[in-house]
Amino acid sequence: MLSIYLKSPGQNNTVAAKEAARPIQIVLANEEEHSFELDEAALENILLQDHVKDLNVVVVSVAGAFRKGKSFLLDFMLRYMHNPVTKCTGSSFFLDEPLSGFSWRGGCERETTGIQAWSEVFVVERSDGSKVAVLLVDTQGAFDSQSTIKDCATVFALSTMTSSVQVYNLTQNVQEDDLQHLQLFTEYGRLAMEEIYLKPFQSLMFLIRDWCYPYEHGYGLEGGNAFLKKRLQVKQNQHEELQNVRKHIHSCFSNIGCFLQPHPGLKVATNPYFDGRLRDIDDDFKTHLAELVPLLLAPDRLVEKEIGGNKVTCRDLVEYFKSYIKIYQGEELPHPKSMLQATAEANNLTAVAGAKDLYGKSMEAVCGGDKPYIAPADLERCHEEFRECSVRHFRSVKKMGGDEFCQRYQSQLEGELDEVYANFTKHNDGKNIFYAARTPATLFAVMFAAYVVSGVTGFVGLGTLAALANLLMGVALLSLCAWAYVKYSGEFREIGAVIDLVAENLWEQVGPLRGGESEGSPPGHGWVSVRMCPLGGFCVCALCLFVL
Ligand SMILES: Nc1nc2c(ncn2[C@@H]2O[C@H](COP(=O)(O)OP(=O)(O)OP(=O)(O)O)[C@@H](O)[C@H]2O)c(=O)[nH]1
Ligand SMILES: [Mg+2]
Repeated sequence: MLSIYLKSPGQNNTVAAKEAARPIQIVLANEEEHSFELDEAALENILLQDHVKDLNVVVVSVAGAFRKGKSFLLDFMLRYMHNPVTKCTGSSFFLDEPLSGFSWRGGCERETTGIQAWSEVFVVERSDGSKVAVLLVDTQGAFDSQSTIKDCATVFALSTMTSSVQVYNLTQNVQEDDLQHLQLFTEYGRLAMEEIYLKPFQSLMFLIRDWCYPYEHGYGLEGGNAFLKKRLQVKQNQHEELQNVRKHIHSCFSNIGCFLQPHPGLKVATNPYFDGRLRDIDDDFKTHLAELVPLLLAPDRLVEKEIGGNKVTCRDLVEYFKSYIKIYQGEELPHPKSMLQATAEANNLTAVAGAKDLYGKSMEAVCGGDKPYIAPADLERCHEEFRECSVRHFRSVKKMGGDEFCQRYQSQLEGELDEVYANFTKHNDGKNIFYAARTPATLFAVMFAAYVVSGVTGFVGLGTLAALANLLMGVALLSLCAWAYVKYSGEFREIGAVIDLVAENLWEQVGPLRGGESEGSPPGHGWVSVRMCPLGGFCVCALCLFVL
């Protein structure tokens, strides 16, 4: 538990209230499920304190790759907030004592997880007399060995959406992949915002640690801005991919800056016993740190959080946090993937689409809309042949992702081809006039059978059975009329479908009696026997008409 003095920059009277301030976990990371959860109570405890809840909020957050000194930097920000000075030199900002606050440490394993906020919200009075509340936020480092790209994107997006100044912490240089990740993460953030704003986010500060090229661009803001301007320049002859990244970054933030920070010295970077004492830190680093921190936190430089052009109070921020986290917990957002995985998926999906197209075109040539009816057995043979061709085509296309990954897409292709084949079969069956006549023929047959039964049972004196048979004949006749009306008018198609279904079932039930159809044979096969004997079919129809 830390004990610090509450005092805000810009406040003349010293607030002597001594309180235990500490980092509070506001977004918890669930490592097993790779999900995040908001600790609403903790967030409310921080932001709904009476003295800050109605003040406009300034949120300064630091995000970037893991183990790059984010928490360490935030602790200097805390020192500044506790010891307001216009000139840092000689102030308690440079207390030579162990650095404390957000938990930081040496070593190669990650430290911060989820999102943490400092429990104390600083009230700062600016030169125009207005007061704002300042919240400092630390984030889980990206690209550690336990986080997926989605986890990294979620933390970065959430912190960017909720902060007014996002410090993008990088080391040594701005590489193209740093920009690509920034593009991916901010796009993930933009997706989650309900309304589309022209510039969804506010200030972005590229902070380049361990800058080694001061002879090209000097340390500090001026050198940083000149460097960044060059790096983010959109040039005419640039590849579209490079242009898009730069345009995207410009389009996302209202204000972009860059600060070049010198290396802190070997003790900071490599000594396991370094505890943050200033005497172990290089002078250059300290000088520029004293320049950087007031750039972000000096009372008149504070940037109030705005969403859609409206200033946000601490109370509002709680609500925004709640609604943003809900979106990331839901399933409606696409999942950001690693570059290889996304490319491999795109490769495979394109190959599936190409192979499916090849199959579709080949089948169209055989049984398309303008082609006559083809015997089901022949159609099946064509399907087998084209399916094999299509799968061969899929396999021949060069794809990323490895055999096992591609096998999944091959199975998907095979499943989809079978579905397409089922549609072609139905379409083909529809062209068979005998198949179309199946329902009326079945109904006629039912009527005929009912007529015979009613005649015989009436003759032997079984009146009730005869009446039942007559009833059945009536129902079949009504169904036939209804079916004919549905087919003619195209109305009440559901009723038509039910009649077709009943007739189809009946047809299947008496299949063995008709002697042509075995279980599992494609629809229409049973009709083969009747088609083979058109005279028989004609006789049945004539008989039925006679009965009618
Ligand atoms: N080279 C270098 N090391 C630094 C700098 N600032 C801090 N460090 C060291 O970097 C190490 C990690 O510091 P942290 O602040 O815990 O890093 P972090 O980015 O918060 O790490 P995670 O919480 O794991 O994401 C510590 O040993 C610091 O002494 C810097 O500017 N350059
Ligand atoms: Mg950290």
